[in-house]
Amino acid sequence: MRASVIQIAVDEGESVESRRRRAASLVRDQAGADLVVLPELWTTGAFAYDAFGTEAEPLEGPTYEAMAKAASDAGVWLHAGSIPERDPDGPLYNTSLVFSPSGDLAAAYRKIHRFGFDKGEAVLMGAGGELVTVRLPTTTLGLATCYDLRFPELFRGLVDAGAETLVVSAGWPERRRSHWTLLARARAVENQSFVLACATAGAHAGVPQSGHSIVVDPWGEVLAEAGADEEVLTVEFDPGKVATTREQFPALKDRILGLQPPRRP
Ligand SMILES: NC(=O)CCC(=O)C(=O)O
Repeated sequence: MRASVIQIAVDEGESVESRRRRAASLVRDQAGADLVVLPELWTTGAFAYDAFGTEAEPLEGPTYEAMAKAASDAGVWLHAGSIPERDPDGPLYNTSLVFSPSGDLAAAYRKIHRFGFDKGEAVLMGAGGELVTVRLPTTTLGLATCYDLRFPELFRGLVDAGAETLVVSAGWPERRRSHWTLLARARAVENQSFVLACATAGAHAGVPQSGHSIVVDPWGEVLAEAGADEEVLTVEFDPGKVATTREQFPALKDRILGLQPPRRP
């Protein structure tokens, strides 16, 4: 399986429309890949909170249209990263879109864990409530977005639902880059799954972005890691390695569910 992880730069100097055109062109350039991945909120920037409201789109808005066409032009499965979605009957959501090679929407995932504690995304957007997996011909994707990476129970839920390749679309800050790579490897090892983690480059809203998109195999080995700048990371991997790892080192079978909290004396 060949995957292309597009670590696009999200800088304030470029308009949303220009970045949308550029992203579509980068996706088209990946014809021949099986799966292409874009990062979180790459139209606005994950930390450009002021732009969430002004740039929010309906699910089937301009980014959806551009990405559906790019997926079918390239003939690839496309995880198009996430958009600020305006739900006509509700709040904004941070919603990831996955398209099939014919350009049909295969899945939409509304980010469950919103970042910012008592400000930013955490107050501007609603929380998704459903885990999402997507069946591809050779693997099943489990979807997660950025801050979700810190919550191992979400990934365990995806594995229980059949995920073998965990895709994390992110806009992660440079300041916490060491957490990003560490957590991506941890999620791969503990879930005996591939992790494809796609971050943004550039800087917006005064927040330099981490870059360092990373692809990790089910044994925790780093198959590829980007630098800090815009880059397309291309990697070939054998999805069958998930089954062999889980057979040869069957730690997932030793889970003990329903552990009780300690009894108070
Ligand atoms: N966009 C995000 O979810 C940022 C997450 C982050 O900065 C962190 O977990 O650290």
